[in-house]
Amino acid sequence: MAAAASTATLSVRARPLPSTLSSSPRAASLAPFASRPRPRPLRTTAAATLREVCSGRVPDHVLQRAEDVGYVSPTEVQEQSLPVLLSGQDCILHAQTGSGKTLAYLLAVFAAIDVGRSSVQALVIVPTRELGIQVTKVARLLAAKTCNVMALLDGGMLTRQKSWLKAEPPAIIVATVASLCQMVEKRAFSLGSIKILVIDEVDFIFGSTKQVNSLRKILNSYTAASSRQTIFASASIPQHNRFVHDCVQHKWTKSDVVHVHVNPVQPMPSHLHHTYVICSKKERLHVLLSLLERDAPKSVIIFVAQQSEKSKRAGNPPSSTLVVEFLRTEYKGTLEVLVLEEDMNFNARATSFTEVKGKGFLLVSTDIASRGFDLPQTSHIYNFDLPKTATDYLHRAGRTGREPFSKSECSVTTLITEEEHFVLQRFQNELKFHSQRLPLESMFTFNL
Ligand SMILES: Nc1ncnc2c1ncn2[C@@H]1O[C@H](COP(=O)(O)OP(=O)(O)OP(=O)(O)O)[C@@H](O)[C@H]1O
Repeated sequence: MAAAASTATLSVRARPLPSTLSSSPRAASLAPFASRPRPRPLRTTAAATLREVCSGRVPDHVLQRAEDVGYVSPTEVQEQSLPVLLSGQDCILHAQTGSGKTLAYLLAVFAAIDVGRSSVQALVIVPTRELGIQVTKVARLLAAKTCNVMALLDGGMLTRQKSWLKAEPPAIIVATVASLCQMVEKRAFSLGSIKILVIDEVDFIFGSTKQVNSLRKILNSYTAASSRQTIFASASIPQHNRFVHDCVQHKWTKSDVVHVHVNPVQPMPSHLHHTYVICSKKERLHVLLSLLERDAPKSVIIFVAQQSEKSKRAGNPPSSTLVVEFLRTEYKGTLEVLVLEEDMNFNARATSFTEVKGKGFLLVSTDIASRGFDLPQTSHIYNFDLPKTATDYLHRAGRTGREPFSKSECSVTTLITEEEHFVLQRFQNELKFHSQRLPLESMFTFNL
């Protein structure tokens, strides 16, 4: 069963660094941050409403829209971060998956912009096209046509968007790093008028060798920390004290950046139930099928590994193809089998992403779906291939249990070989969750 919901909250504020502070990791970990632990439950309904927490700083029509779509009570991360975000301070928003970070930073965006001005004032950077589509949708929903929200995403119609940008600059742009830099370098627009910059899944973007140089340009050359509010968001910020230090040192943020770290002692949401099955590689497809029959899920994401170059060269099919082909012939349930992976072209990706909305699905995906994907109907996650790192496990697991005030338990099941068991145990220790073993025999008994 799920671990007990014992939680604690820690808000950490970065003070200006003494000039003598060395940039070594050790020195960074000694940076003088004041910390204030405050235990509180994660998912109870807050006493104050979202409107009260926003106390006159967010335009009324935006709050009205938020209420109309059901955002009435703030989640814990919203309750804790909005006073900081709406005061205009720079912020590192660090809280569990599915805790409502998107609404928190978008409310800050609407508080910062002036819809009467015709210039690009807010920029939200996301790691993938799919997450960009999602964030754009929420931003447009809150804007309710009072201002333009443009999505500049990989695979988009950049030529057409270039002329739109010139003719009528949108107040808010949601962009992937590559598409944004392409536009800025083509001088389609400048980022000089940016008042607020949000980088979602910040650890992922900084961790990507392809994106990090462009990201640095966005942070330091195209715009300056002193003239904008900067918000970094993620459920996982490894070595976060070091990161806060780097933000100040490299001028990615101002020196009084606030690290809002919700629930630091328990990175994994407590309402997720984790199980695992030890089986051989050959048995995995049948075990997966048995689990699907046994669990009768509402909607599912099955995570597979991205195919390595070596395996491609050897002419092997990727895990995604194996799983999809097997399920399309053997699975007799009602969920639709869909696939999403990096190697698909953008049109095929868009089709899968659209089809996944609104009906029961069995989505077979690489880690492309593990960051920020918000499909609240997902009741079960299966790791067909073990994730590479504990952080990857955390983000995959976080694709379920995404209804902030729901008490229903959602499950994450990992299929591993005997040799992989210690890796899963390492993830458990690092992320502080318990995983229950399901006996292999029970799978096959069920199938008889
Ligand atoms: N105040 C609220 N009331 C009700 N539902 C909310 C509220 N805030 C957010 N949600 C819903 O909670 C879900 C998760 O929110 P969101 O996608 O912002 O999580 P997140 O913290 O960004 O997670 P991740 O780190 O996985 O990206 C969404 O379906 C969103 O609509």
